[in-house]
Amino acid sequence: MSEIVKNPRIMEKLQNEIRSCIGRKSKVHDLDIDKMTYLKMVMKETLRLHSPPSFFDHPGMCKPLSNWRIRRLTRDKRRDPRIWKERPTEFWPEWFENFEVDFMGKLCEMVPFGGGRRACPGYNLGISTVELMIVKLLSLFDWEMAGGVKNQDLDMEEDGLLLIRRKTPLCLVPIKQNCLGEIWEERTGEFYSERIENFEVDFEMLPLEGGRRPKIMATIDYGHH
Ligand code: HEM
Repeated sequence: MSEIVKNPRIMEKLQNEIRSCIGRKSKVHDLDIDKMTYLKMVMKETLRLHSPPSFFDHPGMCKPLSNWRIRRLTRDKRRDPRIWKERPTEFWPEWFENFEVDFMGKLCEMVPFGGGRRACPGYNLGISTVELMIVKLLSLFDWEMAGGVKNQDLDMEEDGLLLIRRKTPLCLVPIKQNCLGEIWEERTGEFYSERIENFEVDFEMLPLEGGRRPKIMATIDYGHH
């Protein structure tokens, strides 16, 4: 979400893709997400630039190196200008349009889930969870920085050594799309409780972390509804 909000061009392109793949359905299906090619590129670019340092437990490969050295190696390659020739430190999902590299990059171009015997077993679950979350967040709302901070000024500093997280919370304001007719389809200005029967929508958008304030603050203007 940080990279997407920081780059309005990417947010718009991704939202267009997500919204056209979902159409008017209220539920997102796996098959819809499979069609979202730009989302897949955004996922790869996110994990290229922001993922935990991984290391290989691969016989022969790591013997001469300490874990720390190997972590540094896999991390550095993700931003290596010899591989990512232009824009190695910029968030640029279009990289993956013509560059067939996957999460388990054979040449270690990027290995956000590690590799070898100790590679992450939660790889597929991790990716599909994040994909679904992004699709949900971007399909119905536009997002703006809270407190009038300009998108390009968003602080991207990271914290943590093994688990990467933002140093400061990401505070965003969801903007209801100007398309009530598309969401509520009929009787948009009318009090019509039955519409909720077939439309899974709830007040709570995001789980709170142990009762503390959420990382993404969702203040939703329900307007007439
Ligand atoms: C996008 C999400 C995720 C990322 C980026 C990620 C990344 C990683 C990395 C880099 C490693 C270390 C691999 C190595 O030592 O070379 C790892 C290990 C591991 N991950 Fe994940 N992971 C993710 C999601 C998950 C999920 C959803 C689960 C469980 C449901 C999971 C379970 C594990 C376990 C159990 C290990 C230790 C494997 C071992 O040491 O044998 N991960 N993960």
